[in-house]
Amino acid sequence: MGTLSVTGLLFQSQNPKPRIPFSTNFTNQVIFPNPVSKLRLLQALPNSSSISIEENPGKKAPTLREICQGHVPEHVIRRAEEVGYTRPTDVQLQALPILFSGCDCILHAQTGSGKTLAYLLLIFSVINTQKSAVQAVIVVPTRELGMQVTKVARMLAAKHVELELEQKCCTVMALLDGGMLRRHNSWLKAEPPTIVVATIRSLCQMLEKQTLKLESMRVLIIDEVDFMFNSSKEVGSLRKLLTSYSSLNNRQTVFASASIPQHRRFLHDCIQQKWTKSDVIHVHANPIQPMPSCLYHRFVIYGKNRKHQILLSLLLSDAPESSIIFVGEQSEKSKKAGNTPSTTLLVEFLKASYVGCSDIHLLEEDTNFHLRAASLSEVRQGGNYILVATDIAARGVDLPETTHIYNFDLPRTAVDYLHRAGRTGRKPFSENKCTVTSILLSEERFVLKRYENELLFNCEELIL
Ligand SMILES: Nc1ncnc2c1ncn2[C@@H]1O[C@H](COP(=O)(O)OP(=O)(O)OP(=O)(O)O)[C@@H](O)[C@H]1O
Repeated sequence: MGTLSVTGLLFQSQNPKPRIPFSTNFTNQVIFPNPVSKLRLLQALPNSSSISIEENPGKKAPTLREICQGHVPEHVIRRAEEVGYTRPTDVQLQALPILFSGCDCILHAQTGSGKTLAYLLLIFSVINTQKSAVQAVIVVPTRELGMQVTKVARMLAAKHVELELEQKCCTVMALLDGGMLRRHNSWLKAEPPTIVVATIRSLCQMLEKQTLKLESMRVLIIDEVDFMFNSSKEVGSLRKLLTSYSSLNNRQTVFASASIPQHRRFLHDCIQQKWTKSDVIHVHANPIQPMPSCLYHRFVIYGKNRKHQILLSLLLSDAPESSIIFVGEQSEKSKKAGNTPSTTLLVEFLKASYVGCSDIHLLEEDTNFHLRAASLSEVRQGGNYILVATDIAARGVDLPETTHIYNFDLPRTAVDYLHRAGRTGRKPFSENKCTVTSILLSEERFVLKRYENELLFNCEELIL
């Protein structure tokens, strides 16, 4: 198995075709499962003769437009530029030429690094809007993430005033748990959408009813793939989706996540189980730094029965612009006993004692879908919020204004820590520091230490 690193992409001024200089430093990795895949990528990429396998330090990186031109329709590039996507992030820089070459791909890059835009640009490069069929499916673990991805996809697909005449319509359907599946049924019967963003459960319901047909699917994206494979409820349906509905050779399959534990094993499984073609490529951006460098990690030890007070003192001294406070899920036993969830108790406590912010919201699984949507849409309206949430908000949710994360309860695993922490530091080119604070008992210190070792970061003690 060859391991190469992509350090940058170059464009020659008269010829807007990508050159990929590979190098052997270890900041960014592209892992080819076999020499054939590397060869295939080199052959498939335009102007492949100009690909060099040496370092190219200090060369100017191309713009997003330069990378996308010739692949992505002009109106999509313009829409992207209008919302400020002009410079590619690391993962976009590395992955887009590979994705445009037709390879299956595992996108493995830090939280907030722009994986969504990378796979959406691939979709727009592949779909044929003349054709009336579902051509791309994006599978997401939660309704919240689904709504967010749908919004970005619709924003990119929107008609551009100047290019309206030459632009064909591309529709994006959100098929998410808690949605109005009956309405979707009529929509699907009338005219299939081009892109479907779905949770696996809702997707399977539609497939069973045979109202949704995926035979023309050209791109299949599985977002937060490690989470999906870890969810015992969904893994069977996910495996079935990956091995059915469209032939592997007609489909490009992309897996995305900031955490893919045992990624070599996963790469092997992808090929063995025929979820991907055998020359699938693992793009691993920043492997030696699993979390964004703009994060500052600290912890506070609390004495028994003083946890709420400690949180209050932290909020008063930090005066955070916008923050998320993560609380552990209520146990089944506690639910059965009829106890009030600690999330609700915390919201009540903060409303009664913290005057620094009047916009305090709650996001947890057991709240109904409409209240969950309302909470998120209210915090999206601007800064200065506190969101008290369980781990439902830890995966994929993009609230770029968040400056502070508080782990009121320690996350259960290092991967959970990584995703919670990654809800901040989500402005790709910003230098601003964001803070992640864990509140723990002295006997829990070793747990956090384990996460530090696993995720290669340092946590400083804060004495209040
Ligand atoms: N090229 C770009 N220029 C500026 N901002 C960008 C660019 N690409 C993405 N972003 C912004 O970066 C933020 C994070 O992007 P995104 O949600 O895709 O991250 P992600 O890699 O999927 O993270 P996670 O693993 O947490 O889901 C978003 O607010 C998005 O608008």
